[in-house]
Amino acid sequence: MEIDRAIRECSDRRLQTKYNNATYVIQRALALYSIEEVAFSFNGGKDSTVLLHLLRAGYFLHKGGQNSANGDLKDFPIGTIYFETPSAFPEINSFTYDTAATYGLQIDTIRTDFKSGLEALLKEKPIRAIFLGVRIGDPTAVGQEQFSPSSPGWPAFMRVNPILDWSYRDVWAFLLTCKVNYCSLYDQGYTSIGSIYDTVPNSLLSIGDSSDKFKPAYLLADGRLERAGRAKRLSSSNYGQRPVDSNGLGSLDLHKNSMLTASIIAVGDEFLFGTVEDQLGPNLCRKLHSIGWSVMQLSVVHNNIDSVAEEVEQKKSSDMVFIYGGFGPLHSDVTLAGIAKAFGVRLAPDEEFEEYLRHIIGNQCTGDRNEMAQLPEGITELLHHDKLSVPLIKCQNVIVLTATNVLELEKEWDCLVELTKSNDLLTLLEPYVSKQVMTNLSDVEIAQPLSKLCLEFPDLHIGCYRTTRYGSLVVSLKGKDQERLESAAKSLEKKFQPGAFKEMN
Ligand SMILES: Cc1cc2nc3c(=O)[nH]c(=O)nc-3n(C[C@H](O)[C@H](O)[C@H](O)COP(=O)(O)O)c2cc1C
Ligand SMILES: Nc1ncnc2c1ncn2[C@@H]1O[C@H](COP(=O)(O)OP(=O)(O)OP(=O)(O)O)[C@@H](O)[C@H]1O
Ligand SMILES: [Mg+2]
Repeated sequence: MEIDRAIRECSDRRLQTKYNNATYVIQRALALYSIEEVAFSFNGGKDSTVLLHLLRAGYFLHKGGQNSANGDLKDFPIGTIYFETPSAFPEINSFTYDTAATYGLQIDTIRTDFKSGLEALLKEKPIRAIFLGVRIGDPTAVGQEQFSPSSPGWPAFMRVNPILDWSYRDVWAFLLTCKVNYCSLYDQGYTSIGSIYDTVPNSLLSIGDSSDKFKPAYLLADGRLERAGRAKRLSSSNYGQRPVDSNGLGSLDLHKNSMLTASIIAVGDEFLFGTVEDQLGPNLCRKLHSIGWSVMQLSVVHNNIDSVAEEVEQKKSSDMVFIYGGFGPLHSDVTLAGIAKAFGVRLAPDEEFEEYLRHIIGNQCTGDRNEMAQLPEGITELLHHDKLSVPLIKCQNVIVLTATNVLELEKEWDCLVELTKSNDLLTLLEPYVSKQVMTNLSDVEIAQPLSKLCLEFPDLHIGCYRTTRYGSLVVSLKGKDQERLESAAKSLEKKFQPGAFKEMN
């Protein structure tokens, strides 16, 4: 069987391991379900092309490695489903049907949406398990395992994901080593293919200045940028499902005056014992205000997985959560494990992150369990910046800052803001401005007029604080419009004798 032979004869140990694991998953599925009970979801994309050949090899191995025609090209008995839409690329359509003809796939073409299509199909056929080319890193992979029951609300079947743990590089190593055909769009710079409306060639592969010439997909050096040619969706909790251009800048003006919230979590027994004073939290609050974000909460938790998990769980409804402390190889460094627990995923070795660690601390990071290079699986994105020796880690809407002091924080923050210019990481809003006035009026004298002021200026945050119990009182006005602050300050002054308030810097 040509695929099995090509892999066994190649010198790529990693690819051999991935192949063995994937064909093992396929053989397990074929042992659990009869051939009529399984189906293959094929759409002509690179991942499903890899899966097609793995299924051919897995079926061959399942049959004892010697089925009659020795892996005959057309010996493929697994029913195949293709959801065809008018918005598919013509190249994808023709590749899908050409491949079906070459390998004898029995294709059921479905022209409705996934869910209702599967409902109808499962009523008609005894299908119990469906093979998918989903990979960790795909937005739909979050929380999935190699065998994952379909989600609640979907018809009942087992999703079987044999290449869940394959990287972008693994996919191309397999297709090139096996010398199999793949859709021609991948040779024109497309690296992940959705519909004609949301997919363009990956600009990281463009040749020179020309905007219409691209290198082939297998030359993309950084697999994490596989989806750079796909239009992004803003998170539905914030803005609905409106697509924006892939640099995300289109969204900036739109959200100038919207409200975005952040929560900050400091992890460290040292803060709670009072041994060390947290300086990063207040600093981060100021930075977030400077880009117009509102900070909802700044909390401190112990170096304990459950404490971190509980806090992240509670705070993850903020638009963004920033967490620092508890990051590294020590027994107390549990922050990433806590985040993984909060999102219900595992910690798994991350090849790319390991590479960075190796550069700065040599091979020590790659002990038996690769502990330092383990990141929450399927929800993690590494944020690179030339000025950072190790990328920042983002797990869904939780950003892990590795800074241990204010200087390091400044550097990480500047990088984050710069990165925002090339992706829609942190939407930059109209910054908060503030005005503070000081008075010797007593709390009792000022209480009622201040309450009235709050009603007059509901768009401003009006707060008061003292630095001594019997000294001056500071009234702090915060908002996004300097003129409104000035009017509020004037209105307050008018309520008292002239000279009752002194402006502070
Ligand atoms: C065979 C098959 C099974 C699927 N099963 C599920 C499922 O159980 N739960 C789910 O949320 N989505 C399921 N999906 C939908 C995918 O997760 C995802 O929404 C789909 O691949 C479309 O991605 P897109 O929205 O980027 O086009 C399934 C899709 C296919 C083709
Ligand atoms: N229209 C479809 N018809 C059938 N299966 C589909 C369809 N869309 C997605 N799938 C299934 O979901 C898997 C993941 O889709 P995804 O788009 O991430 O991968 P791909 O299309 O194979 O490769 P690429 O990432 O390059 O687009 C596919 O491998 C396939 O199993
Ligand atoms: Mg695709």
